[in-house]
Amino acid sequence: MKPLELLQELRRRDRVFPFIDEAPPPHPRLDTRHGPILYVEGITKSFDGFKALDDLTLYVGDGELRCLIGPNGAGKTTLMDVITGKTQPDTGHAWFGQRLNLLRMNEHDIAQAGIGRKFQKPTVYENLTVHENLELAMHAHRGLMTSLFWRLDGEQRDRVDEILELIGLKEEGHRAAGLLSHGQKQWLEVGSLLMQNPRLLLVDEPVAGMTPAETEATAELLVSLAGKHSVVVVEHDMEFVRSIARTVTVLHQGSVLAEGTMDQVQNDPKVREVYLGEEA
Ligand SMILES: Nc1ncnc2c1ncn2[C@@H]1O[C@H](COP(=O)(O)OP(=O)(O)OP(=O)(O)O)[C@@H](O)[C@H]1O
Repeated sequence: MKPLELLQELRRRDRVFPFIDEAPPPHPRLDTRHGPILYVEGITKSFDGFKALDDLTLYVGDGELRCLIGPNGAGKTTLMDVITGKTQPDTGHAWFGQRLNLLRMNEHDIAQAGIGRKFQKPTVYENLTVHENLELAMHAHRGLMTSLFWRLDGEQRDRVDEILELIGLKEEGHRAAGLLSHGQKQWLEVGSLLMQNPRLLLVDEPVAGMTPAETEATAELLVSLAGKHSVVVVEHDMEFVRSIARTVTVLHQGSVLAEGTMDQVQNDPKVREVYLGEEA
């Protein structure tokens, strides 16, 4: 690195964690001693010259429930794609804890390391029961047929029951997943992710298409996951975000526009201008 570049690099004020430039140790394990579970620094991703992410820096604390909002095209999905290894950025760093360099891992390894992603559209096995869906998720790495004939031990049965209770589907365990309501399918999918015990859950628009009662139950579920898991929720429904959010990050044109409590970001003139077209 040339002396000028080195000086510029050292002067970056958004660079808080110096270990980010270090090579990973030979046997990386998730390490959150410094607090954050997710470090995203200076990420840029262009598509045909258009910057979907533009020098984006974001940290998520271990056990935190973070909401990510922003107008259409702000870069939310692209950010999730980078974190989960679906998209390789042009520049920047992305670390899971302080030892796992996400940009050197593929999608499968990232999932194995403990990052689970829930897409907007629920993808459950409609012809299997709720219980079987969760069993399958527990043995996902074994393949469909092996998983279906795999006998659960007592501890694993307890785990399925625990998740059924958590996602509010205890009474539905023996129903075909295809018969569940839209909201219940979403919870089942969250439950399937939880069977793999992820440390970080990325959840895309969880309440789209839900009834008010389902939305409320989803808020309770996500809030109850925080602490044990870290959760990043991408959502357009502001009322829902307000009901669950501790810290909200607002993305705009591929960068962080504002971060703080819901009140802080809603009263931020920059945010108001972007959302409401108001003069700052
Ligand atoms: N594969 C791609 N090729 C070209 N452009 C892309 C690609 N993926 C994303 N973009 C563009 O990057 C920008 C950011 O898109 P992204 O989907 O990340 O935004 P978003 O915040 O998730 O939006 P929404 O809330 O509508 O889902 C958009 O202008 C989009 O058109």
